[in-house]
Order: sequence, then structure tokens, then C-alpha cells
Amino acid sequence: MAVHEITHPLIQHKLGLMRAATVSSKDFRELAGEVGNLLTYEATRTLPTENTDIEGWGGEPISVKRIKGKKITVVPILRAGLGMLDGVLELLPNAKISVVGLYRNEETLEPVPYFDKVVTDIDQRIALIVDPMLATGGTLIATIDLLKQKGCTHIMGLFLVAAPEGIEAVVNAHPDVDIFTAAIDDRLNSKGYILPGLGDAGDKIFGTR
Ligand SMILES: O=P(O)(O)OC[C@H]1O[C@H](OP(=O)(O)OP(=O)(O)O)[C@H](O)[C@@H]1O
Ligand SMILES: O=c1cc[nH]c(=O)[nH]1
Ligand SMILES: [Mg+2]
Repeated sequence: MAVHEITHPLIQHKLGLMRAATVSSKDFRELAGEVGNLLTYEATRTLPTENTDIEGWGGEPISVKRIKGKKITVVPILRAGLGMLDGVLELLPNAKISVVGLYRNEETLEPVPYFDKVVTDIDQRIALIVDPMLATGGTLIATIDLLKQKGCTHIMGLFLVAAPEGIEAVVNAHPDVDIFTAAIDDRLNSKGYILPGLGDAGDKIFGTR
């Protein structure tokens, strides 16, 4: 597994705005989509391409590049992953969407699955998981378990903020998965929240805090 912290100035600037205690739901949601978009640009950088011949504007055959190999299914983790989804789909408009729903039990911090509807040909696709927060890693590990049970063999994940503890847990459980995050933060607090982090991303995106 490779962990990529994407320190592009635009990403750092937008994430900085999201960290403010006074950020509104509207701004947080817009910025989550924008950073999701930029992370998608970086995560797709290594997709293989192939040459194909087409007719060019002058009527002559020309060789152009196109993306080769497996197609993508985007996997937003409910709820908070929905906040990044539109930004991801802007760059991958033809991707199919596989939705999974898990919430974290506030006492035990264990992930509780409550929904999944994944594309039937997931064994033929690259899964691009999207969720703003990778904290203890329990939610991500459970999601990867589920996708692998359904036959998926190529999995990547996009996160706004990741905690070192969660990254370590995911590396141990699923060493083959690639992680792209806008920031690797300091640590988890006693309630499993990332510091400095973003607070509860789902509550901010949906205005339920
Ligand atoms: O790495 P973990 O410790 O498992 O925590 C991360 C999970 O917690 C948050 O979801 P939450 O449970 O708050 O659900 P929500 O999206 O419905 O708010 C977040 O969006 C991740 O899915
Ligand atoms: O910091 C955290 C940890 C889990 N879920 C969140 O929304 N924020
Ligand atoms: Mg939440």
C-alpha cells in the first residue's frame, strides 16, 4: 500500500479554510467537493493510457491517448462521503457509483454497517472510496472488507484528513490499498476525533451539528 499526502497549495489553502471553527455548512460542503476534485486529479495520475487512431479535424487519421484498462466505480461512504462525491464525479462523469453506509458507534468507535449497493461488475472495476475522515480506520477497513468480499481487487481511497493511527491500522489490514489524503494530522483525541482535524465532517456537511 502507498500513502500519498497531497500537499498541493490549492489543497492546503482550501483545507485551511475548512479547519476554521466558524466555517459554515455551505462553505464546508463546497470546499469538501473542491478538495475531492483535486484529490481525484492526483489519484488518477497513474492510470495507464493507450494509443488509439481517430479522424482528426483535418480529415487525417491521428493517434490520441485514452485511458486503458479497468473502469472506475466511486464508493462514497454515507453520510459524509457524499460531500465529496460531486467534486469527484466532475472529473469522472461516467463512473458508476457504489454506495456503502456505515456509522461509527460513539462509545465503542466500532463501525456499524447499515447499507450497501455496489455495482454488479465490481470485480472488473477500480474502486475509488471517498470519505472526508480516516480516524481509527475501522470504517475504511470494514468498507474494504466488503468490497473485497464482492470481488474487487483494485482499491484506492480519497480522504480530506487522515490520522496516523488509522493509516497504520489500514496498512496492517489491507497492505494493497492506495490512500490519498490532503493531510496526515497529528493524532486522535480520547473520543476518536482527529486533531487538529475538521470536527465531525458529516454534521458539518449536513448541518446537523
Ligand atoms: O476511521 P473511523 O474511526 O472509523 O472514523 C471515520 C468515519 O467517521 C465518520 O463517519 P460517521 O460515523 O460520523 O458517520 P456520518 O458520515 O454519518 O456522520 C467519517 O465520515 C468516517 O466514515
Ligand atoms: O475527526 C473525526 C473522526 C471521525 N469522524 C469525523 O467526522 N471526524
Ligand atoms: Mg459523522
